[in-house]
Amino acid sequence: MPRFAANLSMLYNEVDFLQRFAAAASDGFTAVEYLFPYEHAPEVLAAELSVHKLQQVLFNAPPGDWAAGERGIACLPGRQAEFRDGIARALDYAAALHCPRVHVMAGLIPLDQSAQEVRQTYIANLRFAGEAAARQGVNILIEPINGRDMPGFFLSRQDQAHVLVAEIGLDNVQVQMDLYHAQIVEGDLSMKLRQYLPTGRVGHLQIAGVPQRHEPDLGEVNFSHLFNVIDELGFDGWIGCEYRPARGTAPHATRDGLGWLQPWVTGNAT
Ligand SMILES: O=C(O)C(=O)[C@@H](O)CO
Ligand SMILES: [Mg+2]
Repeated sequence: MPRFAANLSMLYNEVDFLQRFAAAASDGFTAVEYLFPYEHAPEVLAAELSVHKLQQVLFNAPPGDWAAGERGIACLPGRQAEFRDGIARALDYAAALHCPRVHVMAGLIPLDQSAQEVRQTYIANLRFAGEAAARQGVNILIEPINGRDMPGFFLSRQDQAHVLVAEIGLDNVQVQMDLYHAQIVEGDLSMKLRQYLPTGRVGHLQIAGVPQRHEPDLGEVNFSHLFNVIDELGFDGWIGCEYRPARGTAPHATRDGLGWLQPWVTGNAT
């Protein structure tokens, strides 16, 4: 049976961030992920996890200057020192939160650098991150993101991510396969799952309805079918529920949209 984690950056925006842990637990989630922990002290987050009996399964490394439009710095020549500091900070949080995965965003392609320089920078940075993370038993994830939501992002396709992971050559550097982005960029999701999950190189899945990034039962993708495929393939990782509830921030907006999840937590899925 697939295991679902609540993405607290997108779900439960009807309450403040620190209240989202309780909300997720009371809706039956046993695991959470979110983009960035850095506004809160690790012990504050660890206490929320502990009180609500939640596992932290994923968060992101520092992405550079997010407010200024940066979306990661891994592919940016000249930013290696900042990248390394960010990985150290992320790994400190991972230790405090007992989190086994850190997503490292690639960044937007810098137009004033050669493609070769950008690619080599990315590979060297990911090797650094992977080696540092391996020393504390953490996996580093890389995620292809669609170019409509993030124009110019370095990584957009599953095949590109798998080629890079092979070249980086570390067992603990894996792909975060977000089926929302994958549907927008390339489609053919059942076959892509059948191609990539058996490689053991997919460390985490994420979902959202397409095209509006609402609940997975809204939109063009048949997620019930995909959950059965994921189950059949024996994927034993987590599926992050990374969507914006269609009811927005109305009271109980997230809970009221969780009908799609019920068959998968009660064992009544078909
Ligand atoms: O946007 C996504 O999809 C993510 O998984 C984030 O971590 C990056 O924005
Ligand atoms: Mg994602």
